Amino acid sequence: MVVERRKPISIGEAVVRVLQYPLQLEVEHVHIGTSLDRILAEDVVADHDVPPFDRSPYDGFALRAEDTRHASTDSPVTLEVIEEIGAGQVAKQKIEAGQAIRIMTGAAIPEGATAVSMFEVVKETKRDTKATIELKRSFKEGQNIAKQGEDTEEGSMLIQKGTIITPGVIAILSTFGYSNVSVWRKPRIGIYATGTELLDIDEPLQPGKIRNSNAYMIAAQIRNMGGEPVYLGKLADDFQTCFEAVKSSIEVYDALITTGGVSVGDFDYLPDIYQELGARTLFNKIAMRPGSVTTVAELNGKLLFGLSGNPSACFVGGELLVRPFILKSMQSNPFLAKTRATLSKDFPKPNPFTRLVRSQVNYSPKGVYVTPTGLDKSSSVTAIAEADAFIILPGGTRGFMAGDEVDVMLFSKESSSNPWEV
Ligand SMILES: Nc1nc2c(c(=O)[nH]1)N[C@H]1C(S)=C(S)[C@@H](COP(=O)(O)OP(=O)(O)OC[C@H]3O[C@@H](n4cnc5c(N)ncnc54)[C@H](O)[C@@H]3O)O[C@H]1N2
Ligand code: MOO
Ligand SMILES: [Mg+2]
Repeated sequence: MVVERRKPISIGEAVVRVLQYPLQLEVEHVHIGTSLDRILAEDVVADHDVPPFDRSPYDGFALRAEDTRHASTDSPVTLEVIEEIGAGQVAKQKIEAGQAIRIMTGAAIPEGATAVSMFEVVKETKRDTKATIELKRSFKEGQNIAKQGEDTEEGSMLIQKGTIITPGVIAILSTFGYSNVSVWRKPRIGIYATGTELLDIDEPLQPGKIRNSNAYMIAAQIRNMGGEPVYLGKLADDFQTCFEAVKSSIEVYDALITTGGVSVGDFDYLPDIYQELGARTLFNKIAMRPGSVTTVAELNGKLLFGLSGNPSACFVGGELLVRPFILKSMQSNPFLAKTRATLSKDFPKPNPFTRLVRSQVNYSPKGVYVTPTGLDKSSSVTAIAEADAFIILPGGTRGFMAGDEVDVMLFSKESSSNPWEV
């Protein structure tokens, strides 16, 4: 029997092929209170100035700067306090020469006022029965006035569609009255774990068997990417069972992920299933490790992600291919951000393919360091948990040493710029 020889393509090329099949997602509306982490489906443009009126940044007195022009320690100026306003109130009177209004932080600057003095620099006095203040210093026009529109002006583009809704975005949406927010529908991604060796996670170990960790891991990754994972169960390595499951579920879900069964083993049926379904294989080998056997096929415009069964390889396939596929469909930054860091310990292995080393980034006053976590094998499950980045070691290299500068890809930070060369 001749083992099939697969032609590896670059990671960049694999990403390009996957991105040719974006999901057609509808817009839905959610209450702002449940919008955290959703992806905005409309641009947010300021329809009014912020703040919408000139306001006081301090608790103090609104006054006319010109009235204080000659104020000094030796000759203080006295102003008559004609009214008091708190935030939310609007002064009834206009400030005329020699007058001031007691004003609290956030209150609208009264008509006629051109400056605000803080309580701390004012001496409150009384003249006859009138409340007065004494000022020993002058104020400039506009001093201590938070100007209308100083934060943002009407017409400014504030947030673009595709932005992930963070607490800060929620503050903007609230400011502009979005009680309901337009977000992209979450793509529903079906997930099957294949493998006769798989036990449900609540089952005790048995000889030759292991618990299914991939399904729950990839479901969590999908959730992190803004998708809606639907775990459909585990499948024994049986062609017909897997064929029927893949065929029926790809009709229902926006895309289907399977884990396992994509290599050249006797019970690796996914490649043949794609063929039998009439799906077009976009690639079945990527010049990366782990995850070289990651296979993606397209059927009626929908993608079938055949991720590797090896946990680290499955994780990599999810981050490098499924992530941009989902996020690009929502017009969001699809890639993980790439930066440079200093390798903290030797990594002498050769890298026939681009290697993605599960690693942890440490930010120290001396710089950014990166350390591989756990066993660097495709089969490793423990190396993923501590990792918050991949070190990217280019194919055709070997012998990276502590102190070398390396590329790293951060799990926590999305970017619009494609980190891969095509
Ligand atoms: N002759 C060759 N053998 C292999 C090659 C090759 O090129 N030639 N490639 C190797 C590489 S690289 C990888 S990666 C694996 C990929 O295997 P599959 O994607 O076909 O996955 P399986 O064979 O089904 O399983 C591999 C491994 O992962 C474990 N597994 C599977 N599913 C799960 C799960 N849901 N949770 C946890 N662990 C899982 C499974 O028990 C196997 O140990 O092929 C190499 N072989
Ligand atoms: O596909 Mo395997 O993960 O390259 O090790
Ligand atoms: Mg296999």
